Amino acid sequence: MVNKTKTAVLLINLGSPSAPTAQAVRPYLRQFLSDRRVVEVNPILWNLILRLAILPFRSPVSAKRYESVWLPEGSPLIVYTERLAKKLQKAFDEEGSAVKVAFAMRYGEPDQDRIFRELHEKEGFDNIVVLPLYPQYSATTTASVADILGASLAKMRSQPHWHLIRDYHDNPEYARAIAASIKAYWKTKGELGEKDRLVLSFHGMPKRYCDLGDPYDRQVRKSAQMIIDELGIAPEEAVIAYQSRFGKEEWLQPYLTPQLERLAAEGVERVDILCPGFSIDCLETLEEVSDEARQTFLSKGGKEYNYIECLNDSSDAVSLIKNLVSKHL
Ligand SMILES: C=CC1=C(C)c2cc3[nH]c(cc4nc(cc5[nH]c(cc1n2)c(C)c5CCC(=O)O)C(CCC(=O)O)=C4C)c(C)c3C=C
Ligand SMILES: [Fe+2]
Ligand SMILES: [Fe+2]
Repeated sequence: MVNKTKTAVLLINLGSPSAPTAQAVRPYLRQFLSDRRVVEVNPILWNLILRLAILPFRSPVSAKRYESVWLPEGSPLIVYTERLAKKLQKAFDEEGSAVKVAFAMRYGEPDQDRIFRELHEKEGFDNIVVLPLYPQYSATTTASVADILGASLAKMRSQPHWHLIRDYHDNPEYARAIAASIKAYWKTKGELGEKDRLVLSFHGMPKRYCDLGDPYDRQVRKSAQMIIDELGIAPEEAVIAYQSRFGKEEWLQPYLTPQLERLAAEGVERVDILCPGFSIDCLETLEEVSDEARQTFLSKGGKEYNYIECLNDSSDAVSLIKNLVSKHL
């Protein structure tokens, strides 16, 4: 069939190493942590620290963490992102829309720059909607995707029409989908009692970046409020936390570990936790939040810890993303 509209949707996620080994993690971390959007310090000094102190030590430690969540098909982040892309493709096909769905990663493979340029230069798509799979905008994630998009366009004489969806933190369908996944969980496990709490855990970042104008923390609070409103629970039944701190600098607070320790100390018995800032389950949700943080809460006296999965390739996720991108097709 001839594709008349030549429109493509490109889903972008963060990316993973090619294997859960120190040899594979090292180049991935080098690419990721050399991104000036991610680590904003003196580049000459940072390059030294990265090569001499971070990469040799963090690569084997990260590899072990990746190994604990790795699937037979590969990294969960990539496997589930691909499944989401395939289901989105099917949804467009079924309604007869001539839209191609592709996916790429900001770091590692499939490489964002290559995929974007192939879509236009090899496959002839002249309208490309790019959706970074981060509900909340951050310069460390979304702007970094935009940087590569700009670099790809800089290599083109004839550029496609393109659109970057900056964020969807306050999209009502997003809040409804997250709330629906929590409610579905409560249907099977029972609602929260007086001594129980819902924890919404978001990826952290240096506080300095937000002080300098990154709207991420504001968007996180707005998303959390919309999810709480959608659930119809009292504000004190839910707590926000920031996970995945890296380095010595102050990051956005409250941090997840002390937050869980505090809840346990205050006599909270059950915690239901999910990560609304992640579209797709990955190392940071499956290992850090579902596994490591569980040990923290239970070892401090908590009785029950329930990790609720990301939207991943659920029908709600497909519908949400289809509606997000359809406005730009
Ligand atoms: C060094 C600073 C980091 C900032 C700032 C940061 C922001 C940030 N990251 C995500 C989403 C993801 N991060 C993931 C892994 C990961 N993140 C950092 C560091 C920073 N992230 C590192 C070093 C790593 C790699 C693993 C490790 O060694 O700890 C992932 C998962 C990747 C996977 O393969 O599963 C995601 C997703 C967001 C949303 C964000 C800012 C808002
Ligand atoms: Fe837009
Ligand atoms: Fe991260």
